[in-house]
Amino acid sequence: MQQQDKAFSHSHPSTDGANAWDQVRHARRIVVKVGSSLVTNQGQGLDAAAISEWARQLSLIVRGGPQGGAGQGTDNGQRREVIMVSSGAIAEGMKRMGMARRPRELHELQAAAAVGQMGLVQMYETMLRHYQLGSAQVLLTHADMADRERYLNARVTLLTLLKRGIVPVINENDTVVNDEIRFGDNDTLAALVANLVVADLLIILTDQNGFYTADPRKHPEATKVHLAQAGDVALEAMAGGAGSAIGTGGMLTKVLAAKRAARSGASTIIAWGRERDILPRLMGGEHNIGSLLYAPMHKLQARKQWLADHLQLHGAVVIDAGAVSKIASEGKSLLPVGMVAVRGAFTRGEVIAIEDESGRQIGRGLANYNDQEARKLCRHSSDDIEGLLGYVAEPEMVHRDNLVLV
Ligand SMILES: Nc1ncnc2c1ncn2[C@@H]1O[C@H](COP(=O)(O)OP(=O)(O)O)[C@@H](O)[C@H]1O
Ligand SMILES: N[C@@H](CCC(=O)OP(=O)(O)O)C(=O)O
Repeated sequence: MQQQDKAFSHSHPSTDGANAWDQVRHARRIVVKVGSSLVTNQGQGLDAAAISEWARQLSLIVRGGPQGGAGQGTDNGQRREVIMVSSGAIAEGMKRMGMARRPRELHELQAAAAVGQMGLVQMYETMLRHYQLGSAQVLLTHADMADRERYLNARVTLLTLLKRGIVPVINENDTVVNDEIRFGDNDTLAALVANLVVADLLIILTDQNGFYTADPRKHPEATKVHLAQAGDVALEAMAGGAGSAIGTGGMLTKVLAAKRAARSGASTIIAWGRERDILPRLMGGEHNIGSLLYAPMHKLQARKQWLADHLQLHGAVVIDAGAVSKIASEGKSLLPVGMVAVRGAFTRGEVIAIEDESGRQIGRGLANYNDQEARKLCRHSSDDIEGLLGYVAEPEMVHRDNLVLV
């Protein structure tokens, strides 16, 4: 079917994907996912050399360089923010617990993950520190993302870490869930994280050079799909299951992850994690490595769509003319100081309407505070939040990333 280095063309006009690689080069917030099949030594324990190598590459791209690339340069060597989503806990736990084969019982897998996670984060911490990068462990589940309040909590924590230049190292919280272990779904988790932080790019590193027209282990004639639109159903038919004993999701979870990441405007690259200098080369704009599944919608448009899907309004805040101009003309967040009244009952994380003083709806967004707290915050500076509520969730009532104008 498609040849390597040729655009995957039958269902997407090239104009859509024409500047997709250029957008990769300009990506500033990136989620990198490393799969079990890659992070382990033949499924037994972690591959320290590989993790050290990714740490080195992460340090290069975080500091803004495409040093391994063709010298094309990024925009002004600006820093990038990177989140690592890494599997490997079960494989490391199996080694530490002397299990020769992947256990069948879910509770055994969960126990192995709990043991192995210690080694996994320890290794990332050591390797990243060697390259002068701070790291943090974050364990999440799909359910955490579905719950609005936890969603906002996870989001603000991750953004705080990123702002401080720290690399969050995320895995599933395998102790409390088992669906993910069964379906091997760190790919979905990585996409959910990309949605959560509104990433520009998701890079899924795996044990194949990219996404092929069929599983290359079973179909040697398969060719690499160089460029395709995320969400194209044709991709799902080409994706097979995991080819190795240690990997779980195979390519289907990866193309579905790309589709999900695209919902918040992030494109996805699927590439071989052991390719020399893979991360700086991708960020340097090299086109011939990996498969790019580009997001058809830009971030802003995607965000509007996302909020449109969550339109059930739970209340409203009324804002003054100054705040209307800040959010409507300048694209700023809504701060408590601009709020004059609050209507209805809502909790943190629910969608509220934002109205001007004549009752006209200006926008909608996710509330950072519940209605009772919001009432206390009206007309106050963000510096007063702690005094008024006894804590500060966020300085804004609605962050601009979670706000759309109507
Ligand atoms: N269309 C495809 N293109 C490439 N690889 C495929 C495809 N379909 C299935 N695979 C298989 O998916 C495997 C990668 O998935 P998996 O083992 O779950 O990796 P990871 O642990 O990185 O998530 C590959 O080794 C390959 O055998
Ligand atoms: N959270 C578990 C399972 C991860 C997982 O689903 O693996 P994969 O889809 O192969 O990246 C672990 O760290 O081993």
